[in-house]
Order: sequence, then C-alpha cells, then structure tokens
Amino acid sequence: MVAEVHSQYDTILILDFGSQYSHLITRRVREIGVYCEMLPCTQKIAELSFKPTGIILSGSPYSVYDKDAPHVDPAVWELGLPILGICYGLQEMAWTMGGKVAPCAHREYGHATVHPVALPASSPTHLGKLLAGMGTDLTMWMSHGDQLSELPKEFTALATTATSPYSAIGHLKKPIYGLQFHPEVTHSKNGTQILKNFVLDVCGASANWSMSSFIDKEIARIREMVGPTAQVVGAVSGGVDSTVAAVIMSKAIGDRFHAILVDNGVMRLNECKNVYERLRNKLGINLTLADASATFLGKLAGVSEPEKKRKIIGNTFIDVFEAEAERIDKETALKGQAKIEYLLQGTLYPDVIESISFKGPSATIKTHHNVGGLKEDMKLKVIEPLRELFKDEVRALGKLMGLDDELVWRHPFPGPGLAIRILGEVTPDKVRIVQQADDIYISEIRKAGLYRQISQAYAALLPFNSVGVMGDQRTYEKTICLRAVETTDFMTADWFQFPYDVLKRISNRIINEVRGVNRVMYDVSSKPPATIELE
Ligand SMILES: Nc1ncnc2c1ncn2[C@@H]1O[C@H](COP(=O)(O)OP(=O)(O)OP(=O)(O)O)[C@@H](O)[C@H]1O
Ligand SMILES: O=c1[nH]c(=O)c2[nH+]cn([C@@H]3O[C@H](COP(=O)(O)O)[C@@H](O)[C@H]3O)c2[nH]1
Ligand SMILES: NC(=O)CC[C@H](N)C(=O)O
Ligand SMILES: [Mg+2]
Repeated sequence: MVAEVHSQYDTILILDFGSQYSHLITRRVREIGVYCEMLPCTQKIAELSFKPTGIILSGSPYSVYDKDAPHVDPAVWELGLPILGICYGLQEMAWTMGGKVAPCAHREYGHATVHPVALPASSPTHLGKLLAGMGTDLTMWMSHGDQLSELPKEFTALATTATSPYSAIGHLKKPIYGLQFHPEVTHSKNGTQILKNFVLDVCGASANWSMSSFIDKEIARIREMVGPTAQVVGAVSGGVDSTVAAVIMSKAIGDRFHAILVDNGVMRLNECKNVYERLRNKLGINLTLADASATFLGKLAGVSEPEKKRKIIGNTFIDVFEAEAERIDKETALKGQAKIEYLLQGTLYPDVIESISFKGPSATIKTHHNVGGLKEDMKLKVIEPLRELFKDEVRALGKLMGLDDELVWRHPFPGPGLAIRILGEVTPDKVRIVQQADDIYISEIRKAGLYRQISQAYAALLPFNSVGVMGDQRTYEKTICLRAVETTDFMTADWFQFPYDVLKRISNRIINEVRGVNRVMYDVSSKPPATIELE
C-alpha cells in the first residue's frame, strides 16, 4: 500500500462554490501548517477518498435562493465534523437549516467593522472558540449583496456589524459556524487568527505540514510506489518546477530516473548548455539533452499564426519525447534492466485546482503547451510529486534541497519558448536576434538588482521594420519589444516601472550590439487586457 498524503497529515477539506478567493483559503490553512485540499462543492461525500478533519465552505458568485445555485451534498451536515461557512458558505448553511437569506438593503463591499458578541458565561464552550482572542472591533473585508435575515433554529449570533445582526453565527450544540466576511483575504486584519482558531482549536488538526517533512515523506512514497526495479522518465526544462521534481526523483531512485531536456531550437541564449551543466554536473541528475532544434525549426518554417505555432511545438515535443523514451527503454532492456513504467510530471496545485474548480465554461485565450500529453498506447503511469504544492512552496522546497538562488528564483519560461516571442514567422536569424537581445536585457536587469522584484521579463521581436539612422546611413531594421511584469499568480499582472536609466542602458546596448535591430520599445500594458506573452 502506498502511504498516501492523507494518512500522514490531518486534512481540512475546502468545498469550493466558485468564489475568486477560494484558493486563498487553501493558502492560509497551509500557512498555518495544516494540510488541506479544495474540491468542488458538488463532491459526493460517499465518494471522498479520505476522512477530513474539518470542512470549510467557500464564498460564491451565486445567491443560495437562485434556481441554479450550487448546494453541498446534504451528507456533509451528518458527518459530525466541524464546519466553517464563509460568506456564501454561511448563507448555504443557514438557508439549508431553515434560516432566511435575501438581498439586503445595505450591501457590504470592502472594509467593515465587525463586533464579536459578548457570550453569556453559561454558553456552550465551543461557541467561544472561533473568535477567541480577537478583541471587540475587528477590521474585516466583505463582499456580499445577500444577508441572513433570520437565524435557523439552534443557531446564535457570534458577531454583528452596523448593518447586519448576523456577521458571524454558531450552532448551539455542534461545532458549526458561519462568517459573513472573508477572513482569508489579506485586507481582513487578523483574519488568519480566526482560521487558526477553527483549524487548530475547533478541528484539533495537527500543524505538521512543512516542506522538510514533505521531502522525506515524498521520497519514501516514491520509492514505495516505483518499487525496486522500475524506471521513470520525465521531461525537464530547467524551470523551477520540473527541476525540483527531478531532484526529488533522483534522490528517491537515482539513475533509474531518466530526465530529458529537449532543445527545441527556440530556447534562450546558451540555455540548453547551462541547464545541462547545472542539472547533470551540479545536481547529479541523469539527464539527456535531445537536440531536436532542426526538426522544430523545420516544422515552424513559414508558419506565422500563433495557435498553429503553439500546436506544432506541442505535438513535436511529444514526438521527440516519445522517441527518447523508447530509445532509453531499449538501452536499459539491453542492460537487463526493467522497463520504464512511470512518467514524471511537474504539475502544481494551481493546475489541479484549475481543472477541478467549480466554474462555468470559460473561453480559451491561448493553448498552453507542455510536454506530457503522451499517446494512450505508451501506458505510462504518471508521478506528480508537486501536485499538492503552490509555486512558492516549490521554491521553498528547492531552497531546502540546496538548489542555488538563481534556479529557485528563475522567471518562468513557456514551453513554446522564443517562438511565441517572435511575432509572425520564426527563422534562425530571428531566433538569434531575440536570444541576443533577451540576454542583454536580463543581464542588465540582474546588474541593476531588479531580477527578484520582477516576476517575469523577456525581449520579443516585433514583425515589422522601421527606418533609423546609424553612422550617417539610413537603416530599415527590426524592433525589439521589452516586457517586464509584476504578478503573484500570473493570472493578472501589471507592467514593471523601470528606473529610466536602466531602460536607457538596455536600449543602448541592444541597438549597438544586436545586428539587425534599430529600435527598442517597452510594453506598458497590464494583464488584462493584454496577456503576459505576446502570442
Ligand atoms: N525544453 C524542454 N525540454 C523538456 N521539457 C520541457 C521543456 N519545456 C517544457 N518542458 C516540460 O513542460 C513542463 C511545463 O513547463 P513550464 O514552463 O510550465 O514549467 P517549468 O519549466 O518546469 O517551470 P517554470 O514554470 O518555472 O518555467 C515542464 O515542467 C517540463 O516537464
Ligand atoms: O509552459 C507554458 N506553456 C505555454 O504554452 C505558455 N504560454 C504562456 N505561458 C506562461 O504562462 C504565464 C501567463 O502567460 P499569458 O498571460 O501569456 O497567458 C506566463 O508566465 C507565460 O510565460 C506558458 N507556459
Ligand atoms: N462572496 C460571497 O460569497 C457572496 C455570496 C452571495 N453571492 C452574496 O452576494 O451575498
Ligand atoms: Mg518553463
């Protein structure tokens, strides 16, 4: 039996009704040191693969009384577990148990002062636990247009605001509570204390979720799962996610793990060489560099439509990766070793949340391409050591495992590489121009000490020429577009406000040093409406 994460950590279950803050609840609970998972609110309790220690119900864009509003499996209320409803979660709990929820005259958005109710000494002790130690005037953040106007039977008010008598409520007999405000957002002062009170005191969960315990347990789990002979293959880009996953894998099974770095011809200047050097020689990862640059560039020739370029790269990645896996399989079979049975993937928790969140249909903005979507007949089982972690947890893990800062704090680099930063057709000469410009840009950013402040920066090549004058001669050459953004989750982003002298130095160097460029522009668009990449 594989030791599952749930047998090692108490798990708080977060049921997501589609609020934009649902993942923040997950973040806060993890920060408290308690493991938690988010599942859609439609999760059937009977089909749950683990027994939670407590349950949190998130907010939602719906109103509970809407005809198509989502509701939890009624079995949730019968589990006898502590439950905390936040915003819609409170409304769902109260509405289900016979209370009244309706649109309110005084909608509350943004800051509000919440007053905990002084409970009589005779109150059941569990009622006082949620807001214990919080003081009398709490600064909390609200976002609701509906309000509880009548308490369900057996509930009592735990806090009020100037316009609402039921800002927090509790069940008189069971550890069931509701909050009309959002303790999970950073604008709610000491909101984390309330979550802590719930998770640690009410649920009694142990706070043993930490990155160092995670490494040991994950290595043991992988060894047990893979067994003594099977081999594992994985695509590794040198990005922080796949590198951390590869280091864990190497520590677990050594050279039975075969990492493959694909040179797709649209990597940054010297990137493959540097990544190979670092991963193979410094980190001791059994890494093969598959040079498929000619194949990729050949297939990209003459193609300028962004989605077509992305699809070609995604499909070619899979072909190259499969051919490599087959080659390794044959070689290791010759040496009498067992077959490749597993595929390593660097999936993170946001990817998992993305695929399970409770939400309506959303439009495809662009097709993201990674390696991994292998053909059915490969029949490899997937190992995802990071699927429970957020990006900053992966960075902390990388640091704990001794990866250098440069690797841990590397800006993300997309699978399709420079191909989506060369607008229009990709040619070897355009790749050279972007590589050189990007290298100057990033090294000047580092020199100015700004690399860590910026979340992602890159140079792109615009698809037109313009007139310039260099050495008294007319030029008609290419334009480099510089982009730098600040963001925490890459879903929204703002452009970075460079000191002018840094921009000036960068522009000067690019025009002087990169043949074929006579103009440099800086992109001052936020996301939305723009995206981070240009294609
Ligand atoms: N050139 C490449 N060679 C091999 N695998 C690659 C390459 N580019 C991307 N991949 C695979 O695609 C996955 C997703 O890429 P993605 O850029 O999202 O993550 P990453 O490179 O690991 O980290 P980061 O987001 O920090 O760049 C990688 O984890 C890796 O498995
Ligand atoms: O692995 C990847 N494969 C892709 O196809 C891809 N497209 C965009 N990105 C990265 O995703 C983040 C958001 O980018 P956008 O605002 O352009 O969608 C940014 O960090 C982008 O670099 C990709 N990563
Ligand atoms: N943030 C929320 O959960 C809002 C719940 C509900 N839609 C309201 O407006 O009251
Ligand atoms: Mg990457």
